[in-house]
Amino acid sequence: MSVFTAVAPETLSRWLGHYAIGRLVELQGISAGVQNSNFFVTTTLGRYVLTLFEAIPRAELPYFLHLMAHLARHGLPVPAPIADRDNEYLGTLSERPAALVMRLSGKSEMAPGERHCERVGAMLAGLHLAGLSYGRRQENPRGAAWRTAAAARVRPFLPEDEQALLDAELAFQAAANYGHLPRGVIHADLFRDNVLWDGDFIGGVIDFYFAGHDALLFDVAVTVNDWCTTEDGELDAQRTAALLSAYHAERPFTDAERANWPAMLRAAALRFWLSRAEDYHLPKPGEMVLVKPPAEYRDILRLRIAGTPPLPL
Ligand SMILES: Nc1ncnc2c1ncn2[C@@H]1O[C@H](COP(=O)(O)OP(=O)(O)O)[C@@H](O)[C@H]1O
Ligand SMILES: N[C@@H](CCOP(=O)(O)O)C(=O)O
Repeated sequence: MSVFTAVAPETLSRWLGHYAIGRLVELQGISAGVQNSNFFVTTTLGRYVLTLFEAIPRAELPYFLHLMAHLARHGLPVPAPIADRDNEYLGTLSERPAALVMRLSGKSEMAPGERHCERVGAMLAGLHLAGLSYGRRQENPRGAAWRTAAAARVRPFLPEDEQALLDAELAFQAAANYGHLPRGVIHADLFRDNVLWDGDFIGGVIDFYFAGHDALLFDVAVTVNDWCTTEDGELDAQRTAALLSAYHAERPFTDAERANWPAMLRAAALRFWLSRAEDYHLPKPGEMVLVKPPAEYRDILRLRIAGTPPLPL
């Protein structure tokens, strides 16, 4: 359940007085999600999502909110944040930083086919292209430096064979040359549960709170590792080809990206093995995070090390 902080309807009604979106009709906690408290809010003027930020430092939040506004302005189905009467996106509610965004339509598809993967590939490329003109900059919070630091934190909790896997992968990633890859704004967590489908169309891309500046190919690898992986952790050839071809049609891959693809799939797998292992072994006191199984991404990493098809283009 992802309502870590309760909000009383009377408190919200008063808070909505800072906005121009009418009066509260309904407030409903949202059970999905792992890191923030989320609520569906219906007012006399529309449907919104209220997020109370439980962990991200307040100073980092404007980057995410302005990014969502930027992408929405570029025509992508990203929830536009709602400005209050002082023209601010970020407020305070129940002693937490809080923001309202537009509620988008659709629901997640947890068993995607080729068609879904094709649309997601095209959407990701559109997001990367629109992100090029975003003026703010914040590094990927789960980038290379974070991965090294997180590995040191979780290593003591791992059995010997996993420590060996981790050490070898860190050495491999440290030797990789990602210097010439195109960089820009990445979503960095474009998993199946962060895309809402409205029939065959993407009605919404949500959860930008891991976004940042990094190699665009890292984002592609994160997305492929989730959308195109079968239950046994292998890449499904058709879904992978569908996603990558659709992406490539909008933003063609460079030679450097082609050369680094297998290594980047490993970096992306490592990132989620580490974050899940850290949430599992080192839960932060007072922070309620729903833990997803670390073993899933440990095994995906092992499989990507064993072999990866090249970019099929
Ligand atoms: N703008 C939105 N429009 C519609 N539904 C949303 C929106 N934002 C979040 N949701 C719903 O809330 C759930 C949790 O949101 P998410 O951003 O994944 O939470 P968390 O940040 O805690 O991981 C999503 O699975 C989705 O059902
Ligand atoms: N996608 C990550 C966890 C982040 O969860 P989200 O609900 O915020 O997308 C994982 O699978 O480990």
